Formats: sequence, structure tokens, C-alpha cells
Amino acid sequence: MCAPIVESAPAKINLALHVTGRREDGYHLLDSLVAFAGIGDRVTLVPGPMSLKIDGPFGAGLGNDCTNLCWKAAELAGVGASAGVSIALQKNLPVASGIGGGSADAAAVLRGLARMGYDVPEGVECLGADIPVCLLSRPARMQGIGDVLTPLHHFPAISAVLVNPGISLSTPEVFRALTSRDNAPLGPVPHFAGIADLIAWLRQTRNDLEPVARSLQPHIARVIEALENSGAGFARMSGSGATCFGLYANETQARNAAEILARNGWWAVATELVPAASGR
Ligand SMILES: C[C@@](CO)(OP(=O)(O)O)[C@H](O)COP(=O)(O)OP(=O)(O)OC[C@H]1O[C@@H](n2ccc(N)nc2=O)[C@H](O)[C@@H]1O
Ligand SMILES: Nc1ncnc2c1ncn2[C@@H]1O[C@H](COP(=O)(O)OP(=O)(O)O)[C@@H](O)[C@H]1O
Repeated sequence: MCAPIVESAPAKINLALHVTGRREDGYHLLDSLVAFAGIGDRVTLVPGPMSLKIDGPFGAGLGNDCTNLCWKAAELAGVGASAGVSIALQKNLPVASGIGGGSADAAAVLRGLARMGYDVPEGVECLGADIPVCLLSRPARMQGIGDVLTPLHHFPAISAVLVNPGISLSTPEVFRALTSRDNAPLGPVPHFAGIADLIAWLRQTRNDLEPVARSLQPHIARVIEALENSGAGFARMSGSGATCFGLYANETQARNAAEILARNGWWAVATELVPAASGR
């Protein structure tokens, strides 16, 4: 019997997200600085008949069948019904929340299957625009519709807090509600020596989806304000929302902030943005 293969599926954070155009097929062109958190979902793979078992705090309501991105990823990699793979998903990240949980899960399945001898299939972005960057799971500039990646060679470990007020937002709905789609791209991404450099650069950037998401879900403004009041040097929404992040000078400040923010009944976790040099 083979030992189970365990892969982490880290939360994706869009530190900056500019929408720079729209393709004829309706997909938007993006320019985003993406980092990954120390927390995430976890998938465990064992050779066997194709199956998916889900547990964890956000597992309820997710299909454990071919509607699940874990299952779709396994099918795309050529896993068959009989000589397949049994997947266990521990769902720790809120669903449809702008931190790419489903894409991270699919990418983790593909990484795990690669360890079992399967090839990583071409065109993984057909399952989700965030899957290429989640396969990389390292700090990167993400362009195109999510398929053009430039890994960052210098990115420091940064203490952060992720907050979701218990709201899920539909990514297509947020893109549809945009009023401005031809925005300026990000400037050149410098070498960030530490949090001060990163914050100074982020202040010149935007999340172009945030104004739209705020208008659809006014709670988001409250979350950002609460992050700022909790000592974050910088706070913004990730992706199409509604999860927001705050950046802190150190781990103690982040932990204290998460404890205070959780008192609102929100999902609030202290974590670290994984540095470029991580051996993960
Ligand atoms: C906005 C981002 C930013 O990283 O993150 P999330 O908010 O999902 O975490 C991603 O581009 C989301 O990626 P993902 O969630 O994989 O999206 P997909 O399933 O491919 O697309 C869902 C829908 O979003 C819209 N979409 C997505 C990506 C893109 N570049 N342009 C789009 O217009 C399309 O309407 C598409 O039908
Ligand atoms: N394993 C999975 N985890 C989360 N969502 C999934 C999964 N499989 C399918 N989905 C579907 O994908 C959609 C996007 O989920 P998710 O990746 O969490 O969003 P986001 O990228 O905004 O964080 C959800 O509506 C959900 O129903």
C-alpha cells in the first residue's frame, strides 16, 4: 500500500490587482501582485477508485463529485474511474471569498498527482484563471487572464491577517459590474527588502475590483476600516472579495489584531506571507 501524498493548498492573496482590458471571450486582462499565505486547505491523495471526501470548517455545502475543482483537476490530469485516486480535502478556507481556495485545491491535486507519476496537463487555466499561479504557489506577478506568470525572486516574509465577514461574492458578478476595464497596468515590481518597501509600493497600486465589491457588499468597507484600526500598516481586499488582508510589522501584532477582529464574529486568522526563498 502506497503512503498517502499530502499537499498544502495555500490561500492566494492579490496584494494589488489592476484590470487592464477585456478579451473578446469576456475574460479580463489582469496585472496582479500575488502572494501566498502560510494557511490554506490540505489535500491527501491515495491511489484507488476515484472518490472525494471533504471535512474541515468550510466543507459543508461543497459537492464531493465532479462539480468539485479537486475532481475536475484529477479528470484533467487523466485519472480514470477505476485506476484513479481517492482524495481527502480538508477545507479550511472560506468558499468564493477572493483567496482562490478552489483553485488552490485543484493545483494541490495536480501537484500531488505529479508526485504519483501523472503529467501536469496543459491548459489548466480552463478550470480557473487562478490555477496557474496556485500551481506555482510562490510570490509572482500575474498577467494575461492569470496565465502569464513572472515569479518574484525577492519577497520577504510578512505578517498578515486575513478577514472574511462571512460573505461570499460571485467572481463573475463582480467582473460584470465593473464600469472601467481599461486601466493602467502595475508599474515595475521592485525588490522588496521588507514591509516598509512593500507598503510604499502598494500605496501606488489598486485593487480595481474593490470599489465594485464594496458597492455590492458594504460590509467590506467596515472590514478594511477595522483592519486599519487594528494596527495594520496597509489593508485591502483580495481578488473579487470579500476576504480582506492587513499587513503588520510583526507576528505578535498580527496575532493580537486577529483576536480582536474575530470578536466581530468574522473569520480572522493571523498568518505569514510566504517569502520567495521559502523551501515549501
Ligand atoms: C479575480 C481573481 C484574481 O486572482 O481571483 P478570485 O477573486 O477568484 O480569488 C481571479 O482572476 C479569478 O480566478 P478564478 O476564480 O479561477 O476564475 P474563473 O473560474 O476562471 O472565472 C470565473 C469568472 O470570472 C470572470 N473572470 C475571471 C478571470 C479573469 N481573468 N477574467 C474574468 O472575467 C469570468 O466571468 C469568469 O467566468
Ligand atoms: N474545492 C473547492 N473549494 C472551493 N470552491 C469550490 C471547490 N470546488 C468547486 N468550487 C466552486 O468554485 C467557486 C469558487 O470558489 P473559490 O475558489 O473558493 O473562490 P475564490 O477564488 O473567489 O476564492 C465556488 O462557487 C465553489 O462552489
